[in-house]
Amino acid sequence: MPTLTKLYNLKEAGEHNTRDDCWVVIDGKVYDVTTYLDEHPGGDDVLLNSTGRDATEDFNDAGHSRDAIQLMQEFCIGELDPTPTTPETETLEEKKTNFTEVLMNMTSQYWVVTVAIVGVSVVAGVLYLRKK
Ligand code: HEM
Repeated sequence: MPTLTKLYNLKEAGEHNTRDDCWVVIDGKVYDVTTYLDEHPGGDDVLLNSTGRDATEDFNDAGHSRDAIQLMQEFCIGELDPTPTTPETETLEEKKTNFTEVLMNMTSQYWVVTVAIVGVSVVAGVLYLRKK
């Protein structure tokens, strides 16, 4: 049976950055370490400073023991959502529409230029003929 894993993005996880509500993201997983802040041998400040970003490197640099890695599973509340949070998901259809719009705009602009050139030429021609 598939397990339901709660997904959080980095921004959501980063909103939990206080003593009363502290989440850290390590190796693609999200940990609620609020109850562990006072017991953490590395201090509560390092955990609080690790919020709002991927703390994997800091966690690894601290050289945590196997026991620590086992213990942290108790605090796991979900996983990091791999989907980007920025709305960079323009579909091919939208891209095509945008391209068509740009083309239409350019065409209408060139129409104006063509009409202006023809208009100026006609006026110049009429003036020239009148002089003669
Ligand atoms: C769920 C997350 C975490 C758990 C369960 C945890 C647990 C532990 C434990 C049990 C130790 C004692 C040494 C050991 O057994 O390895 C420790 C030490 C330490 N931890 Fe964490 N830790 C967590 C996250 C972090 C994070 C995100 C940092 C960020 C830098 C960090 C920094 C440190 C440091 C610097 C020490 C060394 C303290 C010393 O030896 O003086 N820990 N941690």
